[in-house]
Amino acid sequence: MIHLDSVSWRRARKDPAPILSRLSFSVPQGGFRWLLGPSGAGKSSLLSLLHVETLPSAGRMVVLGQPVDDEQKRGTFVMLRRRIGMIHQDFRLMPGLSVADNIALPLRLQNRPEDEIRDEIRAILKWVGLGTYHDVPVEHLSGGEQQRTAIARAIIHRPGLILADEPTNALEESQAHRLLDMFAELSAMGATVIVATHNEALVRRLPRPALFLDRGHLVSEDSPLS
Ligand SMILES: Nc1ncnc2c1ncn2[C@@H]1O[C@H](COP(=O)(O)OP(=O)(O)OP(=O)(O)O)[C@@H](O)[C@H]1O
Repeated sequence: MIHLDSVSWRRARKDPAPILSRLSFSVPQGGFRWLLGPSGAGKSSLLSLLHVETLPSAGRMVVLGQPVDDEQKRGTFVMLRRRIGMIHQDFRLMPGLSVADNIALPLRLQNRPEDEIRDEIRAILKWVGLGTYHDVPVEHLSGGEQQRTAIARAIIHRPGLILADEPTNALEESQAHRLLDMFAELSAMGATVIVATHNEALVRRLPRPALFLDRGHLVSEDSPLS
């Protein structure tokens, strides 16, 4: 569950205007929301806030049932982030590590047994079409392959919240559709999913409620494409 009550966020305390202004909305556990809006509207900033990379400057925010404010211990946020799968626009893979070792990171943070990790990795690599890329260093991958590695890493530990920032922009159409079907399935299985995109065709393919941002304000909670 996600709940924001009049949340604002400034990049720096002295900034004259907030990047996100007085956002109020809720998403129930298992809910799916598109996150739409023009370039610079604040979509990536909102996803970073929901990923608890930064704290609200004002207002009240609850992520996966956990209040996120400066009264909580830092360790609380580290644990909370481990329950979130984030797909960044720039992938943020760990250079110097193989595809498999990148994808294994969330499971190793959970101290899962290595034989279990091996099986999970094999299954997900096959699913994202990277079955033969197990040992390939991530810096040798194409953009689409890097994006699929980032997607696999974000979902392998079955997080309660999945945040995706333009997760299909490096993918071919058929792969993008497959990814979308998987997000719908994960949400039906109980994960909350929020996907920022400019891809209107994708939104039409999966009609779900949308959060529409404009210049840091939430201007609509309905799908403008439905
Ligand atoms: N590193 C930064 N330093 C200063 N301002 C930034 C930085 N990153 C983003 N901004 C500003 O924050 C605002 C929101 O940007 P954000 O990236 O969240 O928008 P967005 O909706 O995700 O855009 P896009 O669709 O182009 O990815 C914009 O005005 C942008 O110029």
